[in-house]
Amino acid sequence: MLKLTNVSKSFGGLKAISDLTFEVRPNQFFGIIGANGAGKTTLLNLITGYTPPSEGRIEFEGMPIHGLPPYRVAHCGIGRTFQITQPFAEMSVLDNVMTGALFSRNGARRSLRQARAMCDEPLRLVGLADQAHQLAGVLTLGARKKLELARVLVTEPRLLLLDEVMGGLTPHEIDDLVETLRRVHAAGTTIVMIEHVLHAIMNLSDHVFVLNFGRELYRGTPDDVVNHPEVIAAYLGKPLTEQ
Ligand SMILES: Nc1ncnc2c1ncn2[C@@H]1O[C@H](COP(=O)(O)OP(=O)(O)OP(=O)(O)O)[C@@H](O)[C@H]1O
Repeated sequence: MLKLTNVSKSFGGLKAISDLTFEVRPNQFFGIIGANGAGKTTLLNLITGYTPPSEGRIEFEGMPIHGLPPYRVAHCGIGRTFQITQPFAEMSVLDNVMTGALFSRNGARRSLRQARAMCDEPLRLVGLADQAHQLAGVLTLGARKKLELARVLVTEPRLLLLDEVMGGLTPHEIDDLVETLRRVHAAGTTIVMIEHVLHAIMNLSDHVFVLNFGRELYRGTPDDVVNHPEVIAAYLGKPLTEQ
């Protein structure tokens, strides 16, 4: 579905991403982990067109997407969230999600009524249907993360990229968001997730890719990854069972 071939990205003399090759298959829940500065956000920016690769190919459903601007990548069916959520605080939850429906592909051709109708399912999936008429500015951080998710889901992405959605959440909010993402994935969206909250990413992912200084360190099932000596040495510090 998403295929990267020999992708590299340099910022001046710094090689933030070095020669990455991997493929995400339809319906996968693909986790990406790595220490601060390993290149995770740069990798998402490369896939979503926020920054062009210095070398290599990125294909989505067989079409080259490297070099396309972000809105064209989004129109291909790739949605993403950002580390910092930025809802329109003075607007309701529902109106925030409607902006996603109105400004996505074909959005200009939709009536307000059509855009409104498209919001029901994303709001239900993320568990915000009961708060649809609340102002976004009064939501807890956990609810704001769900709103960001709903605003992307209303664009009907086939591939969803999540950039550290669990950051700053309480343990209860993390468990709740894990269940939400499980529902989103079960509803048919392929997911690539970058995350530092290990138990969340290990619980959700069927495949985990480990980045270290912009290079592939290891890839495998969550069990393989957490027990691999190089991953323990470079990222975990000690085995998960001892943390
Ligand atoms: N626009 C840029 N210009 C110059 N250097 C950059 C730029 N963006 C990222 N970098 C550098 O590239 C490297 C990878 O950064 P990146 O933000 O992708 O890491 P990360 O794994 O997402 O880190 P974190 O977990 O802290 O978010 C870092 O050394 C960073 O300073």
